Amino acid sequence: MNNRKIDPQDALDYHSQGRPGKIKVVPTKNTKTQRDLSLAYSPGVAEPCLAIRDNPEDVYKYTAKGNLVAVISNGTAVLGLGDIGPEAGKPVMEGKGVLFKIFADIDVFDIELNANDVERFIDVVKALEPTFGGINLEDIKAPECFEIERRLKQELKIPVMHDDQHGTAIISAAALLNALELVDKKIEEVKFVVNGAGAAAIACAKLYISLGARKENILMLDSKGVINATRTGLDEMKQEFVVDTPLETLEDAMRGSDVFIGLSKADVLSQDMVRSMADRPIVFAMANPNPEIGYDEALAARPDVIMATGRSDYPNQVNNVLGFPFIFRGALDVRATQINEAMKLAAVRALAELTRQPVPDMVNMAYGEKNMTFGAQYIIPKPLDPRLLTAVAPAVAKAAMESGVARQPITDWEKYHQELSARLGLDNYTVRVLNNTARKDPRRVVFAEADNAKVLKAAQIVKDEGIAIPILLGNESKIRQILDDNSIDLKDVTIIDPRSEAMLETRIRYGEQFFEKRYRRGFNIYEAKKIMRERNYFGCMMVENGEADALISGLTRSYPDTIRPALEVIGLEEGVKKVAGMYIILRPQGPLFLADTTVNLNPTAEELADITLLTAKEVRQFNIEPRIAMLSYSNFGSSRTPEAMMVRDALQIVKDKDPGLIVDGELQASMAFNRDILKESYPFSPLIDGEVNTLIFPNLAAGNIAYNLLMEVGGFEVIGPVLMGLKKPVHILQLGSSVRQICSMVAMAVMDAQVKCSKK
Ligand SMILES: NC(=O)C1=CN([C@@H]2O[C@H](COP(=O)(O)OP(=O)(O)OC[C@H]3O[C@@H](n4cnc5c(N)ncnc54)[C@H](OP(=O)(O)O)[C@@H]3O)[C@@H](O)[C@H]2O)C=CC1
Ligand SMILES: CC(=O)C(=O)O
Ligand SMILES: [Mg+2]
Repeated sequence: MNNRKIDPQDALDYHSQGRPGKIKVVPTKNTKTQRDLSLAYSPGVAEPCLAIRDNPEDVYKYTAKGNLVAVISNGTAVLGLGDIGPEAGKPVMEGKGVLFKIFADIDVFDIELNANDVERFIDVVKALEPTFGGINLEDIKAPECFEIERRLKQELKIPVMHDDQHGTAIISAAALLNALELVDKKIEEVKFVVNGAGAAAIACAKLYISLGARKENILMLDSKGVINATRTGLDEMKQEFVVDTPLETLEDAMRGSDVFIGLSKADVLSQDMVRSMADRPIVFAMANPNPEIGYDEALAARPDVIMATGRSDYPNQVNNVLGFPFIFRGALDVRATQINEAMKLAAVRALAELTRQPVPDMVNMAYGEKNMTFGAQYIIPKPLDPRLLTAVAPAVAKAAMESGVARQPITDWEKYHQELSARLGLDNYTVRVLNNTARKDPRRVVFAEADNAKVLKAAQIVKDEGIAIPILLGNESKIRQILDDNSIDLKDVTIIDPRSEAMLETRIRYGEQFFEKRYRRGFNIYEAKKIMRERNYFGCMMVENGEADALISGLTRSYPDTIRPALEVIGLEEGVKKVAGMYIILRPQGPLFLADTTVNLNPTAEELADITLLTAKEVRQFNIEPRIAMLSYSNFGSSRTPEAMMVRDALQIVKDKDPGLIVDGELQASMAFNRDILKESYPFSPLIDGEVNTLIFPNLAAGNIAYNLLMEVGGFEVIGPVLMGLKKPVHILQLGSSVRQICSMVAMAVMDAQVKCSKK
């Protein structure tokens, strides 16, 4: 399991670096020409204005309203941090905006209000109704949140949901139903302790009651203890949960209880209290960012516990992120006037049911798991599961229609499913798959340029994230100085200086081995030993000897200088005649693999075929079926020039060697991405049945120019160059790569090592 620590400075840097904050506004229409601007603004803009005046419903047709949600807070109950005020709450609200976008393609304006007074808050939000398709109330403290939500639901015609109440209630209810099934207990019979009597706790308790829990079986506690009949001055909501009991403290309440629901604050539940629970207890410690009791502590106290927290770094994350994006997606898509009980219960059922379905490989990979299946460690789907959108949103939309609150019913459900799938942003998914695959079996990676602050920062991150075990090459005192100067915490890392006296014997051993490999290729024994002072040669020898699993280099050196030692020391994979380089372009609709971008100037047909097959193998490592376009300036024989014919010949060789591969060519890049035209003009092509995800270029100039343009002009994030065809993993960075790019390359190297190197 990963327990990744977050360095507070990293969190601050993440938010402050580049454009401050986490979100920006992006136009969705062309704005290039004067005409575009005349349409976007005056005079053209008057037309939609008049259309909406005549038919107010057209606001959904001509503006962003229908896909725009306001995340609104006054900062009075931010996570479990308390009343820290609207400005301090803004990073959380921006964060919610990010989650709405990446999980459900919903646009968000986060709005932080200086309004602690209930009436003022309600007035402001009511005045915002024309702008938004929905209102997500967030981190507003109890009891004010109840009145605010009640009134806004009553007075607005767009869906309003206080996420801390209902989002949390929905997700925890789904997890609870699943956990109860696993421990074979009935919701009607179990004894609950609900710690917290605020927004989230009250809503959870109410939803559990609507699912069958008995009110008299729920002991609720606030900061003053059990809400029993002796308590005075309770607000209306707490009064509903008064139980006639002599019990007063959490310790009293926990004894013999079946279910603990924590929506209060960190570290208030002790191991002894967990020990005092009934058989096979259920503990949902959901306070954020730190739970009422840690996951490991609870399990240590009671190995039979089913445990969940609100955190992403442990199994069973019960967090409202599993709900709000998908619930609002369904509500917006049928233009629901509210989010009612039927819609909430539909979301509960959809989530509970999804947990029992087989987990797709991509989700297992994204979490570094082999095979998650319904059980004590998997009682609720994972937030990165792309099926959440297609499971929860339609269930909510259907319930809205059936309960009569949908103003625009869906008629074609299959089409709706397709639209939902197309909305998913998969760009970060590739990075997650990469990191989590690496994390499953982290390997020793040699950093040949460890006297560089960026490299050291990357080494720290991959170490902390459990992606790799770094080995640093270079002068130790120089490296320690850079670590100190940059406050990089890499204390327990191995540092090796190939030039040091201590490494003399190793240098001699490596030198002799190298001489054996190269003695008829320009090296005498003296040169072979001397060259081992070079970090790239020394590092490659470590990998060759199994004393490390992969090498990363090239940030500060030219490509040929870095690739040469790898070729001379490690050499080519069996059956491969030449190495090649691949870039991965991270697009919202999924990764695009490009080759050869770095090595082969003008490949022959045989060489291009080899590049294609190497690339296909690499793409499959991502669990992605390659769909390959072999590019040229000609379409299927429309030009008979030698360059175009070379690609055709290469295609034939590829097909002979791997008949099952989905590949076609030669074709132009635009044709590869226009399936309708391809279908119309070349219906024979196997590429008409799905999106192309891999591009093979006819020569280095084309490949290299293409990836650079995509990166610089297209603005895409890229990973690469991934060196393909070496016997063991050596990966060469681009000059000046960012820390993020270095980390991705390290993960790539580890993934490569998992395939190519047996574990030592
Ligand atoms: N995992 C998830 O998805 C979610 C988690 N949460 C977490 O739940 C917690 C509460 O959030 P929310 O309901 O919005 O906040 P509220 O401010 O509305 O409620 C907080 C409640 O916790 C009670 N409380 C404080 N200290 C203790 C204590 N020592 N013992 C028992 N109760 C205590 C308060 O008591 P009193 O009434 O006496 O002040 C209050 O009832 C936060 O940590 C938040 O991060 C919230 C939403 C979603
Ligand atoms: C998750 C969330 O909304 C909270 O902790 O407040
Ligand atoms: Mg919240």
